[in-house]
Amino acid sequence: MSDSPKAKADSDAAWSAIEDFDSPPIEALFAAEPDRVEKLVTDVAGIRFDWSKTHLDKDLVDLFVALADAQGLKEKRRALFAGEVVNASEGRSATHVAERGEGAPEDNDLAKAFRGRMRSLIDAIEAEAFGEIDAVLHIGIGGSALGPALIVDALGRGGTRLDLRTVANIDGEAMDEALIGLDPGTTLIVAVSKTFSTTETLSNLESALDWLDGAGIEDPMAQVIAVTANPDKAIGFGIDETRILPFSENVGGRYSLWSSVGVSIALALGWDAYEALLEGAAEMDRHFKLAPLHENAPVLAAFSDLYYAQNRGAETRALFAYDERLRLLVPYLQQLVMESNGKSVTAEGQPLQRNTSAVLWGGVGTDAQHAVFQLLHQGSHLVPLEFVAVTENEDSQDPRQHRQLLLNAFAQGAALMTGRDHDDPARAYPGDRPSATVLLDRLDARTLGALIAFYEHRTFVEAALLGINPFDQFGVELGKEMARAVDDPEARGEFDASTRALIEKAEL
Ligand SMILES: O=P(O)(O)OC[C@H]1O[C@](O)(CO)[C@@H](O)[C@@H]1O
Repeated sequence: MSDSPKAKADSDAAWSAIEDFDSPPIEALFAAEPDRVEKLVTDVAGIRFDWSKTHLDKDLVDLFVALADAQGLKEKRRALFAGEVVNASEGRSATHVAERGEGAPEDNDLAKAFRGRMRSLIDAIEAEAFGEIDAVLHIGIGGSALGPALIVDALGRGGTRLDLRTVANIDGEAMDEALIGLDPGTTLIVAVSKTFSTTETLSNLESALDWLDGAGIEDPMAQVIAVTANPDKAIGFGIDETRILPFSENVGGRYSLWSSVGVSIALALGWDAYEALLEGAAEMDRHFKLAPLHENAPVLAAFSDLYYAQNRGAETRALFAYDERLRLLVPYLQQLVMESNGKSVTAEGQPLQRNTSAVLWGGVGTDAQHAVFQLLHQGSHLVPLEFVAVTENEDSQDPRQHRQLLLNAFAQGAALMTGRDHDDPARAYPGDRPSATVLLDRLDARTLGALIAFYEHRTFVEAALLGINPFDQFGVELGKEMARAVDDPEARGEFDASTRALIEKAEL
């Protein structure tokens, strides 16, 4: 899309039409539209996306399609898959789709070459080139840790080939916990950092090397592999080039689990699982690329997100995984959504004239029903909900419980929508509260890959319609700089009285 006056006028007109739209209650929409479930339910890659219990209807979807046209969504999508510069502020493309073989041919080839290198290193590890290895300590933070942690926690419950531990925080407590029961002689350290300059990761890597050294390991550095888009820095740290797995700097950290960052996934779950993850994501890529906008799962979900954030003043949205295996889904998505779309300027650097992306929060059902659902049913805030559940779970300890889990998820969606009248206002439920349900046939690598790609594309569509760049994250820099400055006695004097007093109190 160009930022020409005409494009801006079209976009403003499309937004105005959406803002003026008066949506009937969801139950009235069900009564008026007999085919509502067919229209707002999409089945893709073994996942059902049911957006029928939201205020989307044909008219509202049409208005958002007009906005998508005005904002050049199709052109932006084409540019993403073609490997063109879509991250203008950093002058980069965003090639996570190429990691799944769905990008531009040269980007797909590069990803394939890096994957080949990763495969060779895994083969070497499995052939005991590093001696006997029974555990991996994965060191990384944010996008360099959340993905592998989610995938292995979700899929590795029946047992993993290696014991995978993840450590992110710059807190010795985190490292102590990660090391419990590990044998320094048989633990491989996987240090993951796109920039290889993140304080937490480098500090944890030094701690891990001290741990190996303290245990009498002759050459601790020989037990380390590095995954990075900045190999020179890793070499500078002392890691041998042959033990470095590079990936493209055009793969954003929060989109990086598909790249060499996934080495810990492949080590823990096996190569076939890692490839199935990529294939599932590629299937979602093709759906996103090819399905008409009004039948496109990530697009419809983004329309709904924007409708509630812009029209109904929803400042948050909540996601509850009705499956313990997906307990790390919310932290993973919080980075994806909030680091991508928590912006206040457009891609052209102009102030964003509307609300930024909603805050995403959530947890696991049914636990959350007994803790936070009171507010969701009766509180004054409107919080659009999303339930994520899995139809089959053959491994569940007790199939009766799995049945109850699903029934609860579905009943909550119905209760939020219908509400209930009561003479006593304290016992009345207003209803007309929107929810979406994402129902996976089963939880395997392929389906999980598709699920995560769905969230990536939904985030991209939201950004496209808001006109922001989802691929930079300058908002994290100031705090990092100030943390360095506050450690410098000379620079400290420049800080405010409260911060200086806290430092004094903690005797730092
Ligand atoms: O992989 P790196 O470069 O260590 O960065 C880790 C994380 O830190 C961030 O840069 C935020 O500070 C994220 O975007 C990123 O995923």
